[in-house]
Amino acid sequence: MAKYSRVSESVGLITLQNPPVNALSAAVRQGIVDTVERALSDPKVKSVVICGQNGIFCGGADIKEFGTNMSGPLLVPMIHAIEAANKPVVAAIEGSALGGGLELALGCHYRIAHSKARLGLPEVTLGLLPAAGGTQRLPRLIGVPAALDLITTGKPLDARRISTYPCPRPSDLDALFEGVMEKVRQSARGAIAPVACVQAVRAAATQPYTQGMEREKELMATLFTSGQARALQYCFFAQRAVSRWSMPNGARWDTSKPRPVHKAAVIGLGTMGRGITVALAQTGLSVIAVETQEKQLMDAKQAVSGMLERGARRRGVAPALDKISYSHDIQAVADVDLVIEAVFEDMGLKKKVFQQLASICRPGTFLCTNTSALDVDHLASQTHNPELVVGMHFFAPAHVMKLLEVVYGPRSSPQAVATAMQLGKKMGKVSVAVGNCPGFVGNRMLKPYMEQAFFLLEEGATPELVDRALEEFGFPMGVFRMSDLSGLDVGWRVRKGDGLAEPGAPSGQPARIRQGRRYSPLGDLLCEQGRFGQKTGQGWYQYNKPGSQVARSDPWLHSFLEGYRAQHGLVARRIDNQEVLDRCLYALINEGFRILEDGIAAGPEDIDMIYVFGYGWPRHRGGPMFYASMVGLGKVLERLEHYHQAHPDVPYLKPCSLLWRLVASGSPPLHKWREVIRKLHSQL
Ligand SMILES: C[C@H](O)[C@H](C)C(=O)SCCNC(=O)CCNC(=O)[C@H](O)C(C)(C)COP(=O)([O-])OP(=O)([O-])OC[C@H]1O[C@@H](n2cnc3c(N)ncnc32)[C@H](O)[C@@H]1OP(=O)([O-])[O-]
Repeated sequence: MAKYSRVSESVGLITLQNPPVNALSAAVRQGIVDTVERALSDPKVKSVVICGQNGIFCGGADIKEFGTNMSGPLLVPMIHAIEAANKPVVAAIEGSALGGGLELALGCHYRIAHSKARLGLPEVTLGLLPAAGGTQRLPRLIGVPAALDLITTGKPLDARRISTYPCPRPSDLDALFEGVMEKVRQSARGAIAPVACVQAVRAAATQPYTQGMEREKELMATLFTSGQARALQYCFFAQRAVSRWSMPNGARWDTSKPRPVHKAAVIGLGTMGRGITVALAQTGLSVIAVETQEKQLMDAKQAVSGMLERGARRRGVAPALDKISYSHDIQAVADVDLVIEAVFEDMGLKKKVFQQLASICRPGTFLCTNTSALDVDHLASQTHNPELVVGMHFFAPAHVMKLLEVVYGPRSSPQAVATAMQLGKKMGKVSVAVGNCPGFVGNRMLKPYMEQAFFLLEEGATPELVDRALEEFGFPMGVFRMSDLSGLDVGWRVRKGDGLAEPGAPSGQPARIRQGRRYSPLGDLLCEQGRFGQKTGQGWYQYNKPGSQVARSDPWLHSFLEGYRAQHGLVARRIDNQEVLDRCLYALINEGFRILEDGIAAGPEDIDMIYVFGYGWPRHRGGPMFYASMVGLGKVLERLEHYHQAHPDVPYLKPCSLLWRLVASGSPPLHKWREVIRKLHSQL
């Protein structure tokens, strides 16, 4: 796990060997201790070089060891021994030196790195802090401000005994740390690791090294066993696990061969089509962007070029403008490998496009739809080869948001899924393969979540109270601020399509009942008054002018709610944060269990990554299903049952059978749920 060799007679070379990233497992740490002792005791050796096998220095501590009974030498004394060595030790860095890997390099007397090497202390993204001296040595090497910025964000960045260096002290130290701590607390939204990182670096700037190391150790101890660290480490592995997808028919990621895509097309250049065009062009693909309306085509060309140029400036590369050709004629897509349809969310229009594509494109062309909820298989039936049709559901803005739901219908081929998943990865997306049902996974779970928020308004809550509870939980935006941002008319159009929202006074059926279940027309009523949110300057909140993003409480809305409650004989009651969280989150989680039960998602990790990367679920809480496992499935079941009894006319609150079955089987840990689901499916 660490190989020792002698090069040019007097240099002891130590090579870390633990593929794929030379993580500092117990065996590697032992190997380093042994080979360092061997090099220092070898009289012929005048200097020592530490490097990593396979072009990577070291990806840090072995995260897979966390939470287990860790054995082997500790990192801190190991690194101290290197720093105290009486021969110069040099870290030769290629690829990545991250976390404990960089801390190992900081313990060396010199560091030499390949120009493309990435060095960083990403511990904070795992709910931890650099706990092998990183918070004490890095400030001594690059100064407090730069060290703070690096350690609290975990960003990659581009020494004799660094621990003996004095730590450069900015003159306005207290003001600096107060300012950074304020910024960190705001962006962390409840995450504890970034705050601890600031506290550790402050120790480096204000205390001698030994005390600083004690402070680092003390702070790490508070993080290492925290629920947030477990949640963040779960996300680290879950993000990689979703690429190992499977389908109910047994097709899998490792038995399905993707077809290379060299040329793609996007049909429809509205907001989503433009973002998708940018995302495709940035991967180096040739893209044909098609928009039948001449003016929209011109506007799109300008908008796409601007997005490409801004993105290229940020990344310091040339904009891929020449990768895109524009056309108002759909015939232009005749010889592409894959088409993504992104026209207006109307089934009639989409069907027409798919019929055209089926007759224009050459055989074997994959036909994908960016629909956010419509039936992918119904669109597939408009073509001669439904096996070539999948959904590629992007999230706005499509060139920024990392989530991509790849939606397979019952006839989608494994190769179509594999090709879309690989294309998503090439675009830098977290691609998740999901089954075809209304709303797929993300939007399907959003429905009960928003429904509960509306019901809470009817029962006495305000948009501010609901949003504050959800934002204190860690969401970047509560459900009503999010609704104002995306536009109330989006949901209104869907509800009208489902025959739920009726203009004006509902014909016959009571205003608050639809299809035999409780229904809140609040959103419809606001839309009928033209209150679509930010775009109209009024929605659940008010704005200085249309397009402004600063939400302000709206007295009109509060009196409207009072009038609505009076009209429907509803008596407002006090609603606390816990009820908001319980009803919104557990209704969402319950739908997640139904999705697992239906086989629409293969495992809880798929659902969690969809919510972390597509819906702002706070990463330090792991995702809805991980959160349910941390709260305790019995508690979730009890709360759902309680609210189901209180609201029997709300089917979404009825605990689903998979949740009952999991609790009945002793609430197994999340990584064992797939076994229970497999057994459930085998009995169906
Ligand atoms: C004391 C000290 O202060 C503290 C306490 C710490 O040090 S805490 C630890 C701090 N270190 C990190 O946070 C770095 C995390 N890793 C990465 O950022 C990336 O991995 C990479 C290094 C930039 C390579 O990216 P990649 O795209 O080439 O490959 P990959 O797909 O990501 O990873 C390839 C495979 O390696 C696995 N892997 C990667 N890093 C690992 C690690 N540190 N420990 C264990 N496994 C790891 C990963 O799960 C995947 O496994 P599988 O899915 O194939 O089974």
